[in-house]
Amino acid sequence: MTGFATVAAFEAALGALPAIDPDAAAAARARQARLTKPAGSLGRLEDIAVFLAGWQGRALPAIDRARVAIFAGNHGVTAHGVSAFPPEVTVQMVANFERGGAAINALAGAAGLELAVVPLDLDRPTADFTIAPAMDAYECLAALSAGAAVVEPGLDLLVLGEMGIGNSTAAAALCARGFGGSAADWVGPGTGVDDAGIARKRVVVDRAIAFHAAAPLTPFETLRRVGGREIAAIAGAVLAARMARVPVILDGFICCSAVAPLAAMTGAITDHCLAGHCSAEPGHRRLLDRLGLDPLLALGMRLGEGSGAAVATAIVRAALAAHGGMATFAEAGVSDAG
Ligand SMILES: Cc1cc2ncn([C@H]3O[C@H](COP(=O)(O)O)[C@@H](O)[C@H]3O)c2cc1C
Ligand SMILES: O=C(O)c1cccnc1
Repeated sequence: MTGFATVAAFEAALGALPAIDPDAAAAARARQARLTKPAGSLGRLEDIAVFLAGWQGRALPAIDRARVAIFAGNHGVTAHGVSAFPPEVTVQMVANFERGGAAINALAGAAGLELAVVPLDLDRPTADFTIAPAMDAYECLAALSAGAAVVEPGLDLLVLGEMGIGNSTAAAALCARGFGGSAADWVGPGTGVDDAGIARKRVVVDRAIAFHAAAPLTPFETLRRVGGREIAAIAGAVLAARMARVPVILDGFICCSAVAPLAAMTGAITDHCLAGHCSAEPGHRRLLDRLGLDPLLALGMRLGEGSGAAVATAIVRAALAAHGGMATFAEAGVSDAG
C-alpha cells in the first residue's frame, strides 16, 4: 500500500482496524470438525488454519506467495556502548543479506519465503533518544510508509524482521514507555553485553523515559521518540497488512516491540499476528503476554533478522497442509465418533 502521509492517516488506520471474515472462519472450523481425526486432536494447528481462513477470507486458505521483509536502521543511542558490536555491523549485515550469507537467507529458503531487504537511511543514524526524539515526524512517517510498501497485493502471508545494532535498547524503551514497568523489566543482553553493559542499557532506558515523560503517550510519539527507523517500518507493515487482511508472523523481542506502542492503545492490533517464537531475550516473554500472543516456538533463539518467524512458517504451512489435504469422514468412509 502507499503508506502514511500524515500522522492523522496513521491514527485513522489504527482506529479503523478490519476484522476477520467470520463466515470463512466458521466454514474452516466446521471443516476441521469433519476431517478424519478426533475433534481437536491437531491442537493449535487447527486454530492456525482457522486463523488463516478468517484473515484470507476463504475456507481453504493457502500460502502461494509469502514474503519475509527485513528492515534495517542505525541508532544514535549506540554512542552509549549499549551493544556488544559496533554500529557498522548494520550496513555490513545488509550486504551479507544481499549476498545470501546470513541466517535469514538460509532460513527463508527453507521456509519458502521471498526475502525483501529494506535498508533505511543507514548513513543517517537516528538521534540519541536520551537527549532528543530519535526521529522527527517526517522521518517517522517515511519509515512507517517504507514498512507499508512491503505489503504488495497478492501476499498470502507476511513475515517481519529487523537488523539494527543498538535496537534492543530502543525496544526496551518502547516497551517501558508503552506498557510501563522499570527499565530492568525490559532490558536484556541483546547481542550479548556483559553485566556492565546491561547496567548501561538500564541507565539509558531510564534516562530516555524521563526525558520524554511529558510528551503525549500516543503510538506515533512513542515510535518517533524512542524507536528507530526499522522499528517504525515494522509498525507500518503490521498496520498496512491489517488493512489488507494479510496475516503476519512476528519475530523476536525487537520485532514485537514495534507493536508495543500501538497495542498499548489498541489491543486488537495483534489480532492478525502470530508470534513465531519466544526469544531468549528476557523481556520477550513479558512482552508477548502484554501483546496477548502465545508463541509457536521456543527454541532459545536470540538473533532477530526474522529468523524465528521464518522457522515458524513451517508450522503454519503444516497447519494448512492438514486442513486442505486431509479427507473428511464422509470422503474416506471412516466412522465418526458415536
Ligand atoms: C552479526 C550480527 C547479526 C545480527 N542479526 C541480527 N542481529 C540482532 O542484534 C541487534 C540487536 O542487539 P543489540 O541491541 O545488542 O545491538 C539487531 O541488529 C538484531 O537484529 C545481529 C547482530 C549481529 C552482531
Ligand atoms: O529477540 C530477538 O529477536 C533478538 C534478541 C537479541 C538480539 N537480537 C534480536
